[in-house]
Amino acid sequence: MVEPLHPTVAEVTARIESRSQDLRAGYLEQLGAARAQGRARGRLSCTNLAHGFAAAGSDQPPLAGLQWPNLAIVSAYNDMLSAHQPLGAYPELIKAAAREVTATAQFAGGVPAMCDGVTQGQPGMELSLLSRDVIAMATAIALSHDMFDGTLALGVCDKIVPGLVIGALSYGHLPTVFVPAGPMTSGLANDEKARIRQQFAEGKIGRAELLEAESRAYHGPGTCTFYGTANSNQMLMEVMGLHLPGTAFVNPNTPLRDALTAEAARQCGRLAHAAERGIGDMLDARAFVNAIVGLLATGGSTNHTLHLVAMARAAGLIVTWDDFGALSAVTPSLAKIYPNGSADVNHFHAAGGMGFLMAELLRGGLLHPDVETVVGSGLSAYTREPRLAEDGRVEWVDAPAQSGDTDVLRGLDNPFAPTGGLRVLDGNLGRGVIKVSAVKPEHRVIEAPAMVFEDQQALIDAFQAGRMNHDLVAVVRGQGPKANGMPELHKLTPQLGVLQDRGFKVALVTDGRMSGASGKVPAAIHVTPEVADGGPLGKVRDGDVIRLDGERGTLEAQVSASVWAMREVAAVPTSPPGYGRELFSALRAANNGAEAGAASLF
Ligand SMILES: O=C(O)[C@H](O)[C@@H](O)[C@H](O)[C@H](O)COP(=O)(O)O
Ligand code: SF4
Repeated sequence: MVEPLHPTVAEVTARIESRSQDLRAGYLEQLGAARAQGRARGRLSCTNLAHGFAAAGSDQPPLAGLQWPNLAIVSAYNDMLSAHQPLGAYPELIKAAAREVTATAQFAGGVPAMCDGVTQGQPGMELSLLSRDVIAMATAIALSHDMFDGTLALGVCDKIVPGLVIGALSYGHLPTVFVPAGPMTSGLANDEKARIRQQFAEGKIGRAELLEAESRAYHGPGTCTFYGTANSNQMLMEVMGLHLPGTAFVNPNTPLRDALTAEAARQCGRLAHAAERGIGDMLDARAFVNAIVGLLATGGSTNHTLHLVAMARAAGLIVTWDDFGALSAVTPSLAKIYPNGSADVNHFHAAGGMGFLMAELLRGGLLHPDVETVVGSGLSAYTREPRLAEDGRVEWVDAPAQSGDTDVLRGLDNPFAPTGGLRVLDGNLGRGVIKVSAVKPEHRVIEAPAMVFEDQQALIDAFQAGRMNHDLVAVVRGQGPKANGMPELHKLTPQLGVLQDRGFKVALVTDGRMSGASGKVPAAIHVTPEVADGGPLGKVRDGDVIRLDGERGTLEAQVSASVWAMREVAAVPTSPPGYGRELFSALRAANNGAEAGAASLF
């Protein structure tokens, strides 16, 4: 029996629609005007058009005419991200498949893709969040040739899918289908990887053993198998109807994966022929509420308290952290994937994956069922999963009605927790977020003296000097978007995890970010206003008692109001030149802050 739409889901949707009314109306007007201009190529001069198909070979005749729609391939391929390396082979597969539905496809442009695993703890991480907006701009540049009637977006990882969505929404009248590569096969278990890292942090093993373990964890093409931001993106693309159903977690370089890529191209061609609606029409308030529910039900990455807000803004919608908080209170936790548990996304997929999850959320009235998707109206198609048919194409079958492993994936009748494990924090240190789904209950409320650090290395040095063997709240500040680009501080997880395992009460408070793969240590992150904007985190001094209450959602420095009022906000060093950081000073200066999506575009 399917429950009626949950009242909180309806209420949050209504308040997003209400506060966004004028912005959304203006955005839809822009889409209507673009659509009214007809087939893109028809607006070009003969000279423009000839330039556009000069190198198109046998596709020149259909491109010279206007009967066949032309699809833009916007790709984040590179060899650096294991998740994107398989994308290199996709364009030729896509072009051939498009022709089967009398459409052409051209590689319209590449977008940059940073690997947060390579840059974690390194200076390059200071470009990572800012790269999301650069990816959005690069997507618009690719589409600006005005040769296209549909978009195929090839990308998976952290900032790439959000950037591609934001960029595609600037051409929101075009149908857009996302095409992933899928997760690498399972290697060293994620919790074993984390245990070995803590041994290295304590000096119990050397670099050779650590590298050997890491190489067994990250061993081949495909997305890393923990449930971080990249795999949260994959889940979101299904819930938002931007993927073909069940495509998220099919491994790369398999016949089914290639069949799905070809079918995505054909489906985009069909949508371009119909020219009825684009990604901007599809991604309405309901789609974003569904996305937040999917994130909460699966314990997804905290980075989406930034990215989903920025993505929604690109569609003319204003989403707030309080919307996340309200939905978290009514969304049960149905999946336990590392760092929320020990399983990885391959286990999740095998246990029933997205098809089972969507069926449960729809049955509970937790998703708007009647949204538009790239395979038509309604989400019921997403309760099915792809199989390779006899003819080598894709067929869809019902997902299992029961979870294949209730340690990884559960139904509404026995959730891991009654709520979604994301809390909004408020108090005299500002506002922030905390993901408690990966934090044991006994560690969710921490009251301890502050140790203040201006950068990650200072904390690592203090740990190695043995100065942290006590209860503490590590305040790592000056890590906001305007200061140094808001890096992830995930590199601190092993040290803080060792202190927690030694029995100390430990928490992290920062205006920076953590990785979607961060977990067991309670972390109040995205604290806003950031210190570089005069945020109160800049008033904290060593020894101040700080209380982080992840259950009640409070973040307080227990300092008298009179002393607090007298304190100056500490100055924070800004990003030094080098690593290209100096090229991003305008983006940092224009950043609109964590709660508004930490974007420099709007
Ligand atoms: O938000 C995320 O999911 C992270 O940015 C992730 O993409 C990053 O790669 C982590 O650093 C991987 O985890 P390890 O660094 O622990 O391998
Ligand atoms: S999941 Fe993270 S570490 Fe893995 S390829 Fe993507 S960005 Fe790199």
